[in-house]
Amino acid sequence: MTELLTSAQMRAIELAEIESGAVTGLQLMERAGRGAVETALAKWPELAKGRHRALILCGPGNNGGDGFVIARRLADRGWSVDVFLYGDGSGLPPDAKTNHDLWLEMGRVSPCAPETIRACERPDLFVDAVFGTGLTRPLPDMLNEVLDVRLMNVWSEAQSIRRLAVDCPSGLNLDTGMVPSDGETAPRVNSADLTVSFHSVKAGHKLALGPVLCGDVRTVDIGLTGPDAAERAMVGTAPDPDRARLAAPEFLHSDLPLRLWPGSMIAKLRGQGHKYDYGHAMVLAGGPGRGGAARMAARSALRSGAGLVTVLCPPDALTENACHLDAIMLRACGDPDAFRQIVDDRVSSLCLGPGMGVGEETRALVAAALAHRRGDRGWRDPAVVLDADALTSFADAPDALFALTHARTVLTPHEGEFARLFPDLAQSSRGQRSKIDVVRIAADRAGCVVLLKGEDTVIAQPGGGASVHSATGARAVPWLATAGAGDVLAGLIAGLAAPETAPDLFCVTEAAVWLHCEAARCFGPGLIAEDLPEMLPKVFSTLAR
Ligand SMILES: NC(=O)C1=CN([C@@H]2O[C@H](COP(=O)(O)OP(=O)(O)OC[C@H]3O[C@@H](n4cnc5c(N)ncnc54)[C@H](O)[C@@H]3O)[C@@H](O)[C@H]2O)[C@@H](O)CC1
Ligand SMILES: [K+]
Repeated sequence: MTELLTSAQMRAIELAEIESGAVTGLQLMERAGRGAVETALAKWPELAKGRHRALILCGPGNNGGDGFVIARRLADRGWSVDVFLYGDGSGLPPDAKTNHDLWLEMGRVSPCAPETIRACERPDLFVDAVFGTGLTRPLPDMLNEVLDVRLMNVWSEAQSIRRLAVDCPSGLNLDTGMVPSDGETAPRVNSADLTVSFHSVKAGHKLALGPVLCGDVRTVDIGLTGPDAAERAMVGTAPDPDRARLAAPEFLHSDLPLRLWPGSMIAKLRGQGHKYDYGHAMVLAGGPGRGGAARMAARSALRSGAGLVTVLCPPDALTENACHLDAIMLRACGDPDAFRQIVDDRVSSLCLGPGMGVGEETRALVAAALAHRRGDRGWRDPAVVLDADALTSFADAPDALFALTHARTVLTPHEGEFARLFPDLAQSSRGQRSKIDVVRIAADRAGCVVLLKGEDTVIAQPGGGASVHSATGARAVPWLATAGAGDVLAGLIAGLAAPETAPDLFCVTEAAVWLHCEAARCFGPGLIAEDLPEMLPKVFSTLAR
Protein backbone atom coordinates (compact mmCIF):
# COMPACT_ATOMS: atom_id res chain seq x y z
CA MET A 1 0.00 0.00 0.00
CA THR A 2 1.10 3.59 -0.26
CA GLU A 3 1.44 5.98 2.64
CA LEU A 4 -0.39 9.28 2.64
CA LEU A 5 1.78 11.71 4.57
CA THR A 6 0.90 14.97 6.25
CA SER A 7 3.10 18.03 5.72
CA ALA A 8 4.54 17.63 9.22
CA GLN A 9 5.37 13.95 8.63
CA MET A 10 7.09 14.85 5.35
CA ARG A 11 9.15 17.54 7.07
CA ALA A 12 10.11 15.10 9.85
CA ILE A 13 11.25 12.47 7.34
CA GLU A 14 13.34 15.05 5.46
CA LEU A 15 14.85 16.40 8.64
CA ALA A 16 15.74 12.96 9.99
CA GLU A 17 17.46 12.07 6.72
CA ILE A 18 19.37 15.37 6.62
CA GLU A 19 20.38 15.13 10.30
CA SER A 20 21.59 11.57 9.80
CA GLY A 21 24.09 12.95 7.31
CA ALA A 22 22.78 10.67 4.56
CA VAL A 23 21.90 13.60 2.36
CA THR A 24 21.88 17.40 2.38
CA GLY A 25 18.85 19.64 1.91
CA LEU A 26 20.53 21.01 -1.21
CA GLN A 27 20.83 17.52 -2.70
CA LEU A 28 17.16 16.82 -1.97
CA MET A 29 16.16 20.08 -3.63
CA GLU A 30 18.23 19.27 -6.69
CA ARG A 31 16.60 15.82 -6.95
CA ALA A 32 13.16 17.36 -6.50
CA GLY A 33 13.67 19.98 -9.22
CA ARG A 34 15.29 17.50 -11.59
CA GLY A 35 12.53 14.96 -10.92
CA ALA A 36 9.85 17.55 -11.63
CA VAL A 37 11.44 18.39 -15.00
CA GLU A 38 11.87 14.73 -15.96
CA THR A 39 8.27 13.96 -14.98
CA ALA A 40 6.89 16.88 -16.98
CA LEU A 41 8.89 15.95 -20.07
CA ALA A 42 7.78 12.33 -19.76
CA LYS A 43 4.14 13.45 -19.60
CA TRP A 44 4.52 15.92 -22.44
CA PRO A 45 7.10 14.35 -24.83
CA GLU A 46 6.57 17.20 -27.29
CA LEU A 47 8.36 19.42 -24.76
CA ALA A 48 11.29 17.01 -24.54
CA LYS A 49 12.29 17.91 -28.09
CA GLY A 50 13.41 21.36 -29.14
CA ARG A 51 13.51 24.58 -27.17
CA HIS A 52 10.49 25.97 -25.45
CA ARG A 53 9.50 28.75 -23.11
CA ALA A 54 8.73 28.44 -19.40
CA LEU A 55 7.26 30.89 -16.94
CA ILE A 56 8.17 29.98 -13.38
CA LEU A 57 6.66 31.56 -10.26
CA CYS A 58 8.78 30.96 -7.18
CA GLY A 59 7.69 31.47 -3.59
CA PRO A 60 9.56 32.56 -0.44
CA GLY A 61 10.33 29.03 0.86
CA ASN A 62 11.81 25.77 -0.32
CA ASN A 63 9.01 25.24 -2.84
CA GLY A 64 10.44 28.32 -4.52
CA GLY A 65 13.89 26.70 -4.21
CA ASP A 66 12.62 23.79 -6.31
CA GLY A 67 11.41 26.36 -8.84
CA PHE A 68 14.93 27.82 -9.23
CA VAL A 69 16.34 24.32 -9.81
CA ILE A 70 13.67 23.75 -12.48
CA ALA A 71 14.59 27.08 -14.11
CA ARG A 72 18.25 26.08 -14.29
CA ARG A 73 17.51 22.61 -15.62
CA LEU A 74 15.22 23.92 -18.36
CA ALA A 75 17.68 26.67 -19.35
CA ASP A 76 20.36 23.97 -19.61
CA ARG A 77 18.11 22.36 -22.23
CA GLY A 78 18.08 25.58 -24.22
CA TRP A 79 14.69 26.82 -23.05
CA SER A 80 13.84 30.51 -22.55
CA VAL A 81 12.87 30.89 -18.92
CA ASP A 82 11.16 33.81 -17.17
CA VAL A 83 11.43 33.59 -13.39
CA PHE A 84 9.36 35.61 -10.91
CA LEU A 85 9.77 35.65 -7.15
CA TYR A 86 7.00 36.32 -4.69
CA GLY A 87 8.86 37.81 -1.73
CA ASP A 88 12.36 38.95 -1.10
CA GLY A 89 15.41 37.06 -2.43
CA SER A 90 17.49 37.89 0.64
CA GLY A 91 14.88 36.29 2.95
CA LEU A 92 14.93 32.88 1.28
CA PRO A 93 15.87 29.84 3.40
CA PRO A 94 19.50 28.75 2.79
CA ASP A 95 19.00 26.00 0.16
CA ALA A 96 16.49 28.05 -1.79
CA LYS A 97 18.83 31.06 -1.59
CA THR A 98 21.69 28.97 -2.98
CA ASN A 99 19.55 27.91 -5.94
CA HIS A 100 18.25 31.46 -6.39
CA ASP A 101 21.86 32.69 -6.62
CA LEU A 102 22.83 29.86 -8.98
CA TRP A 103 19.96 30.87 -11.25
CA LEU A 104 21.08 34.52 -11.16
CA GLU A 105 24.28 33.39 -12.91
CA MET A 106 22.08 32.25 -15.81
CA GLY A 107 19.12 34.61 -15.88
CA ARG A 108 17.00 37.20 -14.17
CA VAL A 109 14.55 37.09 -11.29
CA SER A 110 11.73 39.63 -11.49
CA PRO A 111 9.37 40.57 -8.69
CA CYS A 112 6.04 38.81 -8.99
CA ALA A 113 3.44 41.30 -10.25
CA PRO A 114 0.54 40.89 -12.69
CA GLU A 115 1.77 43.67 -15.03
CA THR A 116 5.26 42.22 -15.47
CA ILE A 117 3.96 38.69 -15.91
CA ARG A 118 1.44 39.85 -18.51
CA ALA A 119 4.31 41.47 -20.42
CA CYS A 120 6.00 38.08 -20.91
CA GLU A 121 5.76 36.04 -24.05
CA ARG A 122 3.27 33.18 -23.99
CA PRO A 123 4.89 30.22 -22.18
CA ASP A 124 4.60 26.58 -23.24
CA LEU A 125 5.01 25.50 -19.64
CA PHE A 126 3.85 27.34 -16.54
CA VAL A 127 5.47 26.25 -13.27
CA ASP A 128 3.81 26.95 -9.94
CA ALA A 129 6.56 26.80 -7.29
CA VAL A 130 5.08 29.35 -4.90
CA PHE A 131 3.92 27.27 -1.91
CA GLY A 132 4.04 23.58 -1.09
CA THR A 133 3.84 21.94 2.31
CA GLY A 134 4.60 25.26 4.03
CA LEU A 135 1.32 27.04 3.23
CA THR A 136 0.01 28.57 6.45
CA ARG A 137 -2.74 30.97 5.40
CA PRO A 138 -4.96 32.00 2.48
CA LEU A 139 -3.26 33.33 -0.63
CA PRO A 140 -3.08 37.08 -1.16
CA ASP A 141 -5.35 38.31 -3.98
CA MET A 142 -2.43 39.25 -6.20
CA LEU A 143 -1.15 35.66 -6.21
CA ASN A 144 -4.59 34.28 -6.93
CA GLU A 145 -4.67 36.48 -9.98
CA VAL A 146 -1.33 35.42 -11.42
CA LEU A 147 -1.54 31.73 -10.49
CA ASP A 148 -4.64 31.37 -12.62
CA VAL A 149 -2.40 31.59 -15.65
CA ARG A 150 -4.99 30.52 -18.16
CA LEU A 151 -7.35 33.23 -16.98
CA MET A 152 -4.86 36.08 -17.16
CA ASN A 153 -6.32 36.74 -20.53
CA VAL A 154 -3.20 37.93 -22.27
CA TRP A 155 -1.99 35.09 -24.41
CA SER A 156 -3.74 33.52 -27.34
CA GLU A 157 -4.43 29.82 -26.88
CA ALA A 158 -3.96 30.23 -23.13
CA GLN A 159 -5.92 27.03 -22.58
CA SER A 160 -3.11 24.99 -24.06
CA ILE A 161 -0.44 26.25 -21.66
CA ARG A 162 0.68 23.20 -19.70
CA ARG A 163 0.58 23.80 -15.96
CA LEU A 164 3.04 22.04 -13.69
CA ALA A 165 2.58 22.37 -9.92
CA VAL A 166 5.50 21.67 -7.64
CA ASP A 167 4.16 19.54 -4.76
CA CYS A 168 0.70 21.10 -5.16
CA PRO A 169 -1.12 23.95 -6.84
CA SER A 170 -0.30 26.82 -4.47
CA GLY A 171 -3.14 27.56 -2.10
CA LEU A 172 -4.05 23.90 -1.57
CA ASN A 173 -3.56 22.66 1.96
CA LEU A 174 -1.71 19.36 1.64
CA ASP A 175 -3.13 17.99 4.89
CA THR A 176 -6.81 18.60 4.21
CA GLY A 177 -7.22 18.99 0.45
CA MET A 178 -9.00 22.25 1.17
CA VAL A 179 -8.22 25.77 0.01
CA PRO A 180 -8.10 28.05 3.06
CA SER A 181 -10.06 31.26 2.71
CA ASP A 182 -10.19 34.44 4.78
CA GLY A 183 -13.83 33.68 5.48
CA GLU A 184 -15.13 36.74 3.66
CA THR A 185 -14.90 35.68 0.07
CA ALA A 186 -15.06 32.24 -1.48
CA PRO A 187 -11.47 31.15 -2.12
CA ARG A 188 -10.22 31.33 -5.71
CA VAL A 189 -8.87 27.97 -6.63
CA ASN A 190 -5.77 27.47 -8.64
CA SER A 191 -5.30 24.19 -10.47
CA ALA A 192 -2.67 22.27 -12.44
CA ASP A 193 -2.49 19.66 -15.20
CA LEU A 194 0.40 17.83 -13.55
CA THR A 195 1.42 17.86 -9.90
CA VAL A 196 4.77 16.41 -8.98
CA SER A 197 4.90 15.24 -5.40
CA PHE A 198 8.09 14.20 -3.62
CA HIS A 199 8.81 10.93 -1.83
CA SER A 200 5.13 10.06 -1.23
CA VAL A 201 1.67 11.38 -1.96
CA LYS A 202 0.30 13.68 0.72
CA ALA A 203 -3.18 13.40 2.21
CA GLY A 204 -4.28 16.63 0.52
CA HIS A 205 -3.58 15.18 -2.93
CA LYS A 206 -6.34 12.62 -2.32
CA LEU A 207 -8.85 14.40 -0.10
CA ALA A 208 -11.59 16.93 -0.87
CA LEU A 209 -10.57 19.34 -3.67
CA GLY A 210 -7.06 17.90 -4.00
CA PRO A 211 -7.73 15.45 -6.84
CA VAL A 212 -9.61 18.03 -8.90
CA LEU A 213 -7.03 20.78 -8.44
CA CYS A 214 -3.87 18.68 -8.78
CA GLY A 215 -4.68 17.00 -12.12
CA ASP A 216 -2.35 14.09 -12.75
CA VAL A 217 -0.37 13.46 -9.54
CA ARG A 218 2.99 11.75 -9.99
CA THR A 219 5.47 10.96 -7.26
CA VAL A 220 9.19 11.47 -7.61
CA ASP A 221 11.52 9.35 -5.51
CA ILE A 222 14.08 11.71 -3.98
CA GLY A 223 15.92 8.92 -2.18
CA LEU A 224 14.26 9.37 1.21
CA THR A 225 12.75 5.90 1.56
CA GLY A 226 13.40 5.22 5.23
CA PRO A 227 14.10 1.73 6.59
CA ASP A 228 10.57 1.28 7.93
CA ALA A 229 8.67 2.48 4.85
CA ALA A 230 8.29 -0.98 3.30
CA GLU A 231 7.12 -2.44 6.58
CA ARG A 232 4.57 0.30 7.10
CA ALA A 233 3.22 -0.13 3.60
CA MET A 234 2.89 -3.94 3.69
CA VAL A 235 -0.31 -5.29 2.21
CA GLY A 236 -2.90 -6.81 4.50
CA THR A 237 -1.23 -5.66 7.70
CA ALA A 238 -2.95 -3.60 10.36
CA PRO A 239 -2.86 0.07 9.43
CA ASP A 240 -0.09 2.20 10.90
CA PRO A 241 -1.55 4.29 13.74
CA ASP A 242 0.23 7.46 12.58
CA ARG A 243 0.36 7.34 8.81
CA ALA A 244 -2.77 7.02 6.72
CA ARG A 245 -2.59 4.86 3.60
CA LEU A 246 -4.19 4.64 0.21
CA ALA A 247 -6.60 1.74 -0.40
CA ALA A 248 -5.21 0.90 -3.82
CA PRO A 249 -3.13 -1.87 -5.40
CA GLU A 250 0.16 -0.03 -4.95
CA PHE A 251 3.30 -0.72 -2.98
CA LEU A 252 5.53 2.26 -2.34
CA HIS A 253 5.91 3.66 -5.87
CA SER A 254 4.87 0.62 -7.92
CA ASP A 255 1.68 -1.08 -9.02
CA LEU A 256 0.84 -4.23 -7.13
CA PRO A 257 -0.68 -7.32 -8.80
CA LEU A 258 -4.40 -7.46 -8.03
CA ARG A 259 -4.05 -11.00 -6.72
CA LEU A 260 -1.96 -9.58 -3.86
CA TRP A 261 -4.39 -6.78 -3.18
CA PRO A 262 -7.35 -6.92 -2.98
CA GLY A 263 -7.27 -10.59 -4.11
CA SER A 264 -5.66 -11.81 -0.89
CA MET A 265 -8.40 -10.12 1.15
CA ILE A 266 -11.12 -12.28 -0.38
CA ALA A 267 -11.35 -15.60 1.43
CA LYS A 268 -13.30 -17.38 -1.29
CA LEU A 269 -10.62 -16.66 -3.90
CA ARG A 270 -7.98 -18.26 -1.72
CA GLY A 271 -9.15 -21.79 -1.09
CA GLN A 272 -11.65 -24.59 -1.02
CA GLY A 273 -14.12 -25.22 1.73
CA HIS A 274 -17.58 -26.05 2.86
CA LYS A 275 -20.22 -23.37 2.62
CA TYR A 276 -20.12 -22.96 6.39
CA ASP A 277 -16.38 -22.22 6.21
CA TYR A 278 -17.35 -19.08 4.37
CA GLY A 279 -19.72 -18.02 7.06
CA HIS A 280 -23.34 -17.12 7.32
CA ALA A 281 -24.34 -13.50 6.76
CA MET A 282 -27.71 -12.19 7.87
CA VAL A 283 -29.26 -9.02 6.52
CA LEU A 284 -32.17 -7.45 8.38
CA ALA A 285 -34.89 -5.96 6.20
CA GLY A 286 -37.72 -3.46 6.72
CA GLY A 287 -41.46 -3.92 6.40
CA PRO A 288 -43.61 -4.48 3.28
CA GLY A 289 -42.61 -2.38 0.27
CA ARG A 290 -39.23 -1.49 1.81
CA GLY A 291 -37.28 -4.69 1.28
CA GLY A 292 -35.39 -3.81 -1.89
CA ALA A 293 -32.43 -2.23 -0.11
CA ALA A 294 -31.85 -5.24 2.15
CA ARG A 295 -32.25 -7.65 -0.77
CA MET A 296 -29.55 -5.81 -2.73
CA ALA A 297 -27.27 -5.88 0.33
CA ALA A 298 -27.97 -9.62 0.71
CA ARG A 299 -27.24 -10.32 -2.94
CA SER A 300 -23.95 -8.50 -2.73
CA ALA A 301 -23.04 -10.40 0.47
CA LEU A 302 -23.68 -13.71 -1.32
CA ARG A 303 -21.78 -12.69 -4.45
CA SER A 304 -18.81 -11.40 -2.44
CA GLY A 305 -18.17 -14.59 -0.55
CA ALA A 306 -20.49 -15.46 2.34
CA GLY A 307 -21.31 -19.21 2.23
CA LEU A 308 -24.94 -18.58 3.16
CA VAL A 309 -27.02 -15.44 3.32
CA THR A 310 -30.37 -15.05 5.06
CA VAL A 311 -32.69 -12.07 4.93
CA LEU A 312 -34.61 -11.52 8.16
CA CYS A 313 -37.78 -9.51 7.72
CA PRO A 314 -40.94 -8.70 9.71
CA PRO A 315 -43.59 -11.44 9.26
CA ASP A 316 -45.83 -9.23 7.13
CA ALA A 317 -43.02 -8.72 4.57
CA LEU A 318 -42.36 -12.46 4.09
CA THR A 319 -44.48 -12.84 0.95
CA GLU A 320 -42.91 -9.86 -0.77
CA ASN A 321 -39.37 -11.07 -0.04
CA ALA A 322 -40.17 -14.68 -0.94
CA CYS A 323 -41.20 -13.50 -4.40
CA HIS A 324 -37.75 -12.01 -4.95
CA LEU A 325 -35.28 -14.38 -3.29
CA ASP A 326 -33.97 -17.76 -4.42
CA ALA A 327 -30.40 -18.52 -3.39
CA ILE A 328 -30.84 -16.22 -0.41
CA MET A 329 -32.74 -17.71 2.51
CA LEU A 330 -35.55 -15.97 4.30
CA ARG A 331 -36.80 -15.98 7.89
CA ALA A 332 -39.43 -13.96 9.71
CA CYS A 333 -37.99 -11.79 12.45
CA GLY A 334 -39.94 -8.82 13.75
CA ASP A 335 -38.32 -8.15 17.12
CA PRO A 336 -35.24 -8.81 19.28
CA ASP A 337 -36.73 -11.97 20.83
CA ALA A 338 -37.25 -13.55 17.42
CA PHE A 339 -33.76 -12.42 16.43
CA ARG A 340 -32.16 -14.11 19.44
CA GLN A 341 -33.96 -17.36 18.66
CA ILE A 342 -32.85 -17.39 15.02
CA VAL A 343 -29.22 -16.30 15.34
CA ASP A 344 -26.83 -19.11 16.24
CA ASP A 345 -23.06 -19.33 16.49
CA ARG A 346 -22.69 -20.01 12.78
CA VAL A 347 -23.83 -16.48 11.99
CA SER A 348 -20.58 -14.67 11.30
CA SER A 349 -21.76 -11.34 9.97
CA LEU A 350 -24.81 -9.12 10.26
CA CYS A 351 -25.88 -6.17 8.17
CA LEU A 352 -28.48 -3.74 9.49
CA GLY A 353 -29.88 -0.49 8.22
CA PRO A 354 -30.81 -0.49 4.54
CA GLY A 355 -34.57 0.03 4.31
CA MET A 356 -35.18 -0.93 7.95
CA GLY A 357 -36.94 2.30 8.87
CA VAL A 358 -35.94 4.83 11.50
CA GLY A 359 -37.15 4.35 15.07
CA GLU A 360 -37.37 2.30 18.21
CA GLU A 361 -37.81 -1.07 16.49
CA THR A 362 -34.63 -0.62 14.51
CA ARG A 363 -32.77 0.59 17.61
CA ALA A 364 -33.85 -2.54 19.48
CA LEU A 365 -32.69 -4.84 16.66
CA VAL A 366 -29.36 -3.02 16.41
CA ALA A 367 -28.89 -3.51 20.16
CA ALA A 368 -29.72 -7.22 19.84
CA ALA A 369 -27.31 -7.62 16.92
CA LEU A 370 -24.48 -5.91 18.78
CA ALA A 371 -25.17 -8.04 21.87
CA HIS A 372 -24.79 -11.26 19.86
CA ARG A 373 -21.23 -12.22 20.78
CA ARG A 374 -19.43 -15.53 20.35
CA GLY A 375 -16.06 -14.71 21.93
CA ASP A 376 -16.61 -16.81 25.05
CA ARG A 377 -17.31 -19.84 22.87
CA GLY A 378 -14.04 -19.60 20.99
CA TRP A 379 -15.34 -17.83 17.88
CA ARG A 380 -14.56 -14.39 16.58
CA ASP A 381 -17.50 -12.06 17.25
CA PRO A 382 -19.71 -11.61 14.21
CA ALA A 383 -18.93 -8.57 12.08
CA VAL A 384 -21.80 -6.07 12.36
CA VAL A 385 -22.22 -3.58 9.52
CA LEU A 386 -24.47 -0.64 10.42
CA ASP A 387 -25.66 1.62 7.62
CA ALA A 388 -28.49 4.01 6.71
CA ASP A 389 -31.52 3.71 9.07
CA ALA A 390 -29.53 1.77 11.65
CA LEU A 391 -27.40 4.91 12.05
CA THR A 392 -30.15 7.51 11.72
CA SER A 393 -32.19 5.72 14.39
CA PHE A 394 -29.54 6.85 16.86
CA ALA A 395 -29.43 10.49 15.74
CA ASP A 396 -30.92 11.67 19.03
CA ALA A 397 -28.64 9.53 21.16
CA PRO A 398 -25.39 8.66 19.41
CA ASP A 399 -23.75 7.80 22.72
CA ALA A 400 -26.32 5.05 23.25
CA LEU A 401 -25.08 3.49 20.00
CA PHE A 402 -21.41 3.93 20.92
CA ALA A 403 -22.08 2.16 24.24
CA LEU A 404 -23.14 -0.92 22.24
CA THR A 405 -20.66 -1.01 19.34
CA HIS A 406 -17.66 -3.31 19.62
CA ALA A 407 -14.40 -3.76 17.71
CA ARG A 408 -16.08 -6.00 15.07
CA THR A 409 -18.56 -3.25 14.16
CA VAL A 410 -18.28 -1.01 11.12
CA LEU A 411 -20.39 2.12 10.65
CA THR A 412 -20.79 3.18 7.01
CA PRO A 413 -22.35 6.67 7.01
CA HIS A 414 -22.53 9.15 4.17
CA GLU A 415 -21.86 12.78 5.13
CA GLY A 416 -25.49 13.38 6.22
CA GLU A 417 -25.62 10.31 8.47
CA PHE A 418 -22.15 11.11 9.81
CA ALA A 419 -23.31 14.62 10.78
CA ARG A 420 -26.23 13.12 12.73
CA LEU A 421 -23.96 10.87 14.79
CA PHE A 422 -20.98 13.22 15.06
CA PRO A 423 -22.38 16.78 14.75
CA ASP A 424 -19.15 18.39 15.99
CA LEU A 425 -17.17 16.57 13.24
CA ALA A 426 -19.59 17.32 10.41
CA GLN A 427 -18.29 18.90 7.22
CA SER A 428 -19.47 22.35 8.32
CA SER A 429 -17.69 22.04 11.69
CA ARG A 430 -14.48 20.45 10.49
CA GLY A 431 -12.43 23.65 10.49
CA GLN A 432 -8.74 22.94 9.95
CA ARG A 433 -9.17 19.21 10.53
CA SER A 434 -8.90 16.86 7.58
CA LYS A 435 -11.46 14.20 6.76
CA ILE A 436 -8.87 11.65 7.93
CA ASP A 437 -8.55 13.42 11.30
CA VAL A 438 -12.29 13.57 11.93
CA VAL A 439 -12.95 9.96 10.94
CA ARG A 440 -10.15 8.91 13.29
CA ILE A 441 -11.84 10.83 16.12
CA ALA A 442 -15.19 9.26 15.18
CA ALA A 443 -13.68 5.74 15.25
CA ASP A 444 -12.17 6.36 18.69
CA ARG A 445 -15.48 7.69 19.99
CA ALA A 446 -17.52 4.84 18.54
CA GLY A 447 -14.93 2.20 19.46
CA CYS A 448 -15.22 0.59 16.04
CA VAL A 449 -14.36 0.95 12.35
CA VAL A 450 -15.95 4.00 10.72
CA LEU A 451 -16.19 4.45 6.96
CA LEU A 452 -17.21 7.91 5.74
CA LYS A 453 -18.31 7.74 2.11
CA GLY A 454 -17.46 10.12 -0.70
CA GLU A 455 -15.21 10.32 -3.71
CA ASP A 456 -12.58 10.38 -0.99
CA THR A 457 -13.88 7.58 1.22
CA VAL A 458 -12.05 7.51 4.55
CA ILE A 459 -11.91 4.42 6.77
CA ALA A 460 -10.53 4.61 10.31
CA GLN A 461 -10.31 2.33 13.30
CA PRO A 462 -9.76 3.14 16.98
CA GLY A 463 -6.14 4.01 17.70
CA GLY A 464 -5.52 5.99 14.52
CA GLY A 465 -5.27 3.49 11.65
CA ALA A 466 -6.77 5.16 8.58
CA SER A 467 -7.10 4.59 4.88
CA VAL A 468 -8.36 6.64 1.95
CA HIS A 469 -9.98 5.28 -1.19
CA SER A 470 -9.97 7.80 -3.99
CA ALA A 471 -12.59 7.41 -6.73
CA THR A 472 -11.15 10.23 -8.80
CA GLY A 473 -9.21 10.69 -12.01
CA ALA A 474 -9.11 7.42 -13.94
CA ARG A 475 -11.17 5.79 -11.16
CA ALA A 476 -13.90 8.43 -11.12
CA VAL A 477 -17.36 6.84 -11.18
CA PRO A 478 -19.94 9.64 -11.10
CA TRP A 479 -22.62 7.09 -11.99
CA LEU A 480 -22.02 5.39 -8.62
CA ALA A 481 -24.00 8.24 -7.04
CA THR A 482 -27.20 6.24 -7.48
CA ALA A 483 -29.92 5.15 -5.05
CA GLY A 484 -29.04 1.90 -3.34
CA ALA A 485 -25.29 1.93 -4.06
CA GLY A 486 -24.61 2.37 -0.33
CA ASP A 487 -26.80 -0.64 0.52
CA VAL A 488 -24.70 -2.74 -1.83
CA LEU A 489 -21.50 -1.57 -0.14
CA ALA A 490 -22.85 -2.53 3.30
CA GLY A 491 -23.69 -6.01 1.98
CA LEU A 492 -20.30 -6.31 0.32
CA ILE A 493 -18.51 -5.67 3.61
CA ALA A 494 -20.79 -8.17 5.38
CA GLY A 495 -20.09 -10.78 2.69
CA LEU A 496 -16.32 -10.31 2.68
CA ALA A 497 -16.21 -10.33 6.49
CA ALA A 498 -18.34 -13.49 6.84
CA PRO A 499 -15.75 -16.25 6.17
CA GLU A 500 -14.06 -17.50 9.32
CA THR A 501 -10.70 -16.92 7.60
CA ALA A 502 -11.53 -13.37 6.50
CA PRO A 503 -8.85 -10.77 7.32
CA ASP A 504 -9.61 -8.24 10.03
CA LEU A 505 -12.53 -5.92 9.55
CA PHE A 506 -10.49 -2.85 8.66
CA CYS A 507 -8.67 -4.66 5.84
CA VAL A 508 -11.93 -6.20 4.60
CA THR A 509 -13.57 -2.78 4.54
CA GLU A 510 -10.71 -1.30 2.50
CA ALA A 511 -11.03 -4.11 -0.06
CA ALA A 512 -14.82 -3.76 -0.17
CA VAL A 513 -14.65 -0.07 -1.06
CA TRP A 514 -12.20 -0.76 -3.87
CA LEU A 515 -14.33 -3.64 -5.23
CA HIS A 516 -17.48 -1.52 -5.05
CA CYS A 517 -15.84 1.20 -7.15
CA GLU A 518 -14.37 -1.37 -9.50
CA ALA A 519 -17.76 -3.02 -10.07
CA ALA A 520 -19.16 0.40 -10.98
CA ARG A 521 -16.25 1.08 -13.36
CA CYS A 522 -16.70 -2.31 -14.92
CA PHE A 523 -20.37 -1.59 -15.70
CA GLY A 524 -19.91 2.03 -16.73
CA PRO A 525 -22.48 4.81 -17.19
CA GLY A 526 -26.12 3.83 -16.89
CA LEU A 527 -25.37 1.79 -13.78
CA ILE A 528 -28.10 1.24 -11.22
CA ALA A 529 -27.50 -0.33 -7.82
CA GLU A 530 -28.85 -3.76 -8.84
CA ASP A 531 -26.08 -3.99 -11.41
CA LEU A 532 -23.30 -3.78 -8.83
CA PRO A 533 -23.52 -7.29 -7.31
CA GLU A 534 -23.86 -8.71 -10.84
CA MET A 535 -20.54 -7.15 -11.86
CA LEU A 536 -18.62 -8.76 -8.99
CA PRO A 537 -17.89 -12.05 -10.82
CA LYS A 538 -16.29 -10.08 -13.64
CA VAL A 539 -14.22 -8.05 -11.19
CA PHE A 540 -13.17 -11.19 -9.30
CA SER A 541 -12.03 -12.78 -12.56
CA THR A 542 -9.46 -9.98 -12.92
CA LEU A 543 -8.01 -10.60 -9.46
CA ALA A 544 -5.95 -13.62 -10.45
CA ARG A 545 -3.49 -11.33 -12.17
N1 LIG B 1 13.40 20.87 2.73
C1 LIG B 1 13.86 20.15 1.72
O1 LIG B 1 14.96 19.72 1.76
C2 LIG B 1 12.99 19.88 0.57
C3 LIG B 1 11.88 20.64 0.33
N2 LIG B 1 11.15 20.49 -0.75
C4 LIG B 1 10.20 21.54 -1.14
O2 LIG B 1 9.99 22.42 -0.08
C5 LIG B 1 8.62 22.64 0.11
C6 LIG B 1 8.37 23.02 1.51
O3 LIG B 1 9.16 24.14 1.79
P1 LIG B 1 8.83 25.15 2.97
O4 LIG B 1 8.65 24.39 4.20
O5 LIG B 1 9.88 26.18 2.92
O6 LIG B 1 7.41 25.71 2.59
P2 LIG B 1 6.86 26.50 1.31
O7 LIG B 1 7.94 26.75 0.35
O8 LIG B 1 5.67 25.78 0.87
O9 LIG B 1 6.35 27.90 1.94
C7 LIG B 1 6.90 28.46 3.09
C8 LIG B 1 6.95 29.97 3.05
O10 LIG B 1 5.74 30.52 2.60
C9 LIG B 1 5.22 31.46 3.53
N3 LIG B 1 3.76 31.40 3.43
C10 LIG B 1 2.98 30.34 3.70
N4 LIG B 1 1.70 30.62 3.36
C11 LIG B 1 1.67 31.86 2.85
C12 LIG B 1 0.66 32.71 2.31
N5 LIG B 1 -0.58 32.31 2.21
N6 LIG B 1 1.00 33.93 1.87
C13 LIG B 1 2.26 34.34 1.94
N7 LIG B 1 3.28 33.61 2.43
C14 LIG B 1 2.99 32.37 2.88
C15 LIG B 1 5.80 31.03 4.83
O11 LIG B 1 5.83 32.11 5.75
C16 LIG B 1 7.20 30.58 4.40
O12 LIG B 1 8.04 31.67 4.20
C17 LIG B 1 7.97 21.40 -0.36
O13 LIG B 1 6.63 21.62 -0.73
C18 LIG B 1 8.85 21.00 -1.52
O14 LIG B 1 8.42 21.66 -2.69
C19 LIG B 1 11.69 19.66 -1.82
O15 LIG B 1 12.67 20.42 -2.43
C20 LIG B 1 12.31 18.42 -1.29
C21 LIG B 1 13.40 18.77 -0.36
K1 LIG C 1 3.38 24.82 -5.62
